[in-house]
Amino acid sequence: MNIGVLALQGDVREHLSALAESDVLARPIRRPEELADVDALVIPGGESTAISNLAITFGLLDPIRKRIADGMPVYGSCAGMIMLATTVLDGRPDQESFQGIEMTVRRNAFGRQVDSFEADVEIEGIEGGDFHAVFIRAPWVEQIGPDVRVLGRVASGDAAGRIVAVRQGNLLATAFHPELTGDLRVHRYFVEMVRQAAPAR
Ligand SMILES: NC(=O)CC[C@H](N)C(=O)O
Repeated sequence: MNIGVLALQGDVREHLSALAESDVLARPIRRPEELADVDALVIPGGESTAISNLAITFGLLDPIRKRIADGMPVYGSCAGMIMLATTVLDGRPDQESFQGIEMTVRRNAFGRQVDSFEADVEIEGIEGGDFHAVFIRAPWVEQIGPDVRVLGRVASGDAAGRIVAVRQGNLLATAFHPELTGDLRVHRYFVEMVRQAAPAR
């Protein structure tokens, strides 16, 4: 199984380690030729405006859009969730996305004064259910299309009920960063998605 981590900006190394701990040797992707060699992609957390700019500069925007349209499994965390959304609120006017999951996300949605926080998230379909999640200037999901399944919501507090994990077909996104907490359940869930989508080659 060949999984790539989009390595333009953000916490690439943490995703590579989380995948390695999930028994998958993943590789960093910076060029269209490297993208062509992988069965699946992880888009890290970081800064979606920077990832968008660099994806355009490195000639990756259209190739990634095309692979997504062709069914490649992709997991995006935080900025990666924003990059997967069809509509981004509070984005930069020139910000582009990979147009994957039919959803509207709001950048920095939890409030500027709350730069980062931790909260429990109830996750559907991930063994054990509850997830202790780290949010860093995170987005939330404001609207979803008919084919999008809500996998997780904030369990309590001011933001209780906010959608922070979704899946549409082979695309998975979380507003939080499991790659920073050592909890491998989301990565393992994604690896299983990839396994089911792409027979070994
Ligand atoms: N931790 C993150 O990935 C933050 C996302 C960032 N606020 C953005 O808009 O891209």
